[in-house]
Amino acid sequence: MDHGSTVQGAPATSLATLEERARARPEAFGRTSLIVCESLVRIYQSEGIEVQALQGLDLLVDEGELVAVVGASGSGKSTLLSVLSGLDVPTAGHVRVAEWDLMTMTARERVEYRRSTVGFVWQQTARNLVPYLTAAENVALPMALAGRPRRQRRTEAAALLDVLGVAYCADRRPSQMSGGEQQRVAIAVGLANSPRVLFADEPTGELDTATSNDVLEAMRAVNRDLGTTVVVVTHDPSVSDHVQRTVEIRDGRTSSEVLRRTATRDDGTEHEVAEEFAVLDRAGRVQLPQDYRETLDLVGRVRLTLEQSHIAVRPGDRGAPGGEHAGRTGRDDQPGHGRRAR
Ligand SMILES: Nc1ncnc2c1ncn2[C@@H]1O[C@H](COP(=O)(O)OP(=O)(O)OP(=O)(O)O)[C@@H](O)[C@H]1O
Repeated sequence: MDHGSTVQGAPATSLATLEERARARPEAFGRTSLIVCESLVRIYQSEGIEVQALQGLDLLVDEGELVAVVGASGSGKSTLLSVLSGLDVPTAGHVRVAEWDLMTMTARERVEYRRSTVGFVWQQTARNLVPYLTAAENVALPMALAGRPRRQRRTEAAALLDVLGVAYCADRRPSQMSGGEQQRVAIAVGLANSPRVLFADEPTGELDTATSNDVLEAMRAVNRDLGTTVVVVTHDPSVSDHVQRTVEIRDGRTSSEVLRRTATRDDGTEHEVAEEFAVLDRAGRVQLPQDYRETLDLVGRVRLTLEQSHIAVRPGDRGAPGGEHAGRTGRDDQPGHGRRAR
């Protein structure tokens, strides 16, 4: 067989080249990202009922990003965080953080991953801090478990408390600190062994608005000053005011993203611009926001038309034989899924 021959003037592609491309493909998605979730599925069995908590979730986070993951209760946020923190293994898909493949890690590797690569801040302050240790001792504890010398522990714990703006709490126990102070100390604990990523699960869930803002600003400082990648999971959409990128999860999939950037007006002054995008997943699926669907009464089948610069989505034909969902996708009058390419 001549694998190098050309077909109708097309350039020759050898079998070896095709094989090389096929091998390279699985790595192509998120090759340069720090966190890669690809088609993640997590199914729970509960009393004989199957719950699909993650339904083919794709997510990429680059090194140095500060990302919020938001979503309604039950959308799959905690499940995603359990997977990323190495506490849970997905039913299917691919998940990698730095060089760690979280699907195939051994128990020993899991412990090492949790100790060296990731740090955590949980919603419940009691889960973050040991009540009978001072703030400085709490921060030094993970360093001691990693075998670092006492003197280094003391200076680095002090430096971290300083970055988080709670140096004055160094000698206080958790009960002698406010909720916001406790969470800022908890961030310092999460950063004790210089992780690549800090995961925070509803870190402001038990705080009032003003204190929440302080804690979120502290996370921003950590990201900016220490360069740590930060992923905050929360049901609070206002968190997007504090981060460059907010990913929304709906029904176990990433559905939309809000990106914030600084824009310059004609007069040279700067202002923040937030833009919302729908997420196109790797299979080409997009979730239409519920309010759009309701406004146009989009149910079941819809008509797609390819216009010059966009794709139009219209209600399907309700009157066609076959009932309510018997609309066409525009294939009948225009070949190729209603394409109207010009
Ligand atoms: N251990 C479990 N067994 C059975 N079902 C589960 C389990 N954990 C989560 N689920 C289900 O999976 C879905 C996603 O749950 P998850 O906790 O990830 O959502 P969430 O977005 O974090 O919600 P919340 O904001 O309320 O914490 C829900 O329907 C939940 O009931």
